[in-house]
Formats: sequence, structure tokens, C-alpha cells
Amino acid sequence: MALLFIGAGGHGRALLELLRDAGLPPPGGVLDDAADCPGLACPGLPPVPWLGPVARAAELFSRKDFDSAHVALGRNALRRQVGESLAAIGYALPVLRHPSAVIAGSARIGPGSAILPRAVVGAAVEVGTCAILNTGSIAEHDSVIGPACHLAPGSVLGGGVRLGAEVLVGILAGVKPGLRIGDGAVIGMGSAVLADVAPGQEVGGVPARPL
Ligand SMILES: CC(=O)SCCNC(=O)CCNC(=O)[C@H](O)C(C)(C)COP(=O)(O)OP(=O)(O)OC[C@H]1O[C@@H](n2cnc3c(N)ncnc32)[C@H](O)[C@@H]1OP(=O)(O)O
Repeated sequence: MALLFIGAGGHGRALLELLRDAGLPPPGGVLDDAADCPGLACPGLPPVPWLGPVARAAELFSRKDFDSAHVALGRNALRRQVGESLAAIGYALPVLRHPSAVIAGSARIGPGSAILPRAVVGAAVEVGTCAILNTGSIAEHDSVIGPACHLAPGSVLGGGVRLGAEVLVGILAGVKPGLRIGDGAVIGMGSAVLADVAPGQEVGGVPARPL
């Protein structure tokens, strides 16, 4: 059965390329709440038809049109919420992994996560559900990445960093080994994080300070 995508935006396009590079078939359809959604399109790839709003997921599952899905939404909290509701319906949430990603054999990747080109996941790393490890990001050994976190392109977690749920580590940001970053925190792009970050806190700069 075909894969259903949720979200017809830029992250969805990145994942279409990932599927092609991995030699996997494109999704059979996409759900998106935008009323005028044209479907998911990327030059040179077959268009993915829009099948309606996200609320149609249960009906499509019960009709046996789809049995697996991927949430291609950039907003962490929404991606987690939609991923959990799809899992409750019964959808399988496969990990989408680009062939150029390097994932240690001892790492564990949660269902619904996406590992983009040249991401590196080190020894004994644990990644929760519906995470995005974006292009060229690095999670060093023993790091723990909570559900629906996003390591943006080029960001780096030193060894043993612990991220709560729904943390955004911005483009090219770095986190010193062993630190803890609380649920929902935002690490601004280009930051150097040298101390723990509280839940919900937004930090930026070198060294990173509350914004
Ligand atoms: C494939 C992809 O594209 S994945 C994309 C992933 N997304 C990212 O990596 C982006 C992460 N987001 C950021 O870094 C943002 O700048 C945020 C979330 C930290 C702040 O965004 P906003 O709330 O819109 O803040 P805004 O731009 O209004 O700036 C507010 C202040 O913080 C400062 N600031 C913003 N971002 C940073 C940063 N990364 N580092 C240091 N200072 C910053 C601004 O200079 C400004 O300071 P001022 O008030 O003295 O002028």
C-alpha cells in the first residue's frame, strides 16, 4: 500500500527527493489543511495529488487506501500531535532515511522520524518519534533527542546532550557536550550553547543568551 504524506510544503518537497534518492516510490497522496492546496509538487518529480484536509486520514485508513504515513510538517508541536493521532488510527510511521545519512548501528530512531542527506547519528544516540534530523546535522554519541525535535541543517549536538520534546536547534547552532535543553526550547541559528536551556526558553548568540 502507498505512503500517505501530511503537509504539502517545503519540507514535504525535501522528503520527495529523499524518497527518490532512496529508490522508494513517491507518496500516493498528500493531506493538507490549506483550502486551495495544489498538491505536493517538485520540478522533475511526479506530482503528489492533494486528497483533502488532515481530518480525512481516518477515512482513508479505514478504506484501506493507505496503511503508512509520514508527517512532513516543520512545526514541531503540530508534527507531534498529528503523528500521535495517525498512530492512534493505526497508521505505521516509517522512518525516512536518506542513503547518504550515517547512522551508527547502536543508535535508535523513533517512528515517523526523517533523516536528511548527510546527517550523522552517533553511537548509542536515541531519537524520539517524529524528529527531523535535517541536512548535515550531527547528533554525537549518547545524545538523547526527544519526540518531535528538529535539528536544523548543520546543527551539532556534542556527546551526551539531552533534548526534551519539540526542541528546535537552529541552522548551524552547536550545543556543548552533556547539556540539557528543556521541552519546547528554541536555539537560534548560529548559537553556541554553553549552558543548560530551560523549557520553552529561546536563546541565541555566541555564547547563547535568552532572547
Ligand atoms: C530547511 C530549513 O530551512 S530548517 C529551518 C530551521 N529554522 C531555523 O534554523 C531558524 C531558527 N530561528 C531563529 O534563529 C530565529 O531568529 C529566532 C527563533 C531565534 C528568533 O526569531 P524571532 O522571534 O522572529 O526574533 P527576531 O528576528 O524578531 O529578533 C529578535 C531579536 O533577537 C535577535 N536574534 C534573533 N535570532 C538570533 C540568533 N539566532 N542569534 C542571536 N540573536 C538573534 C535579533 O537580532 C533581535 O535582536 P534586537 O531586538 O536586539 O534587534
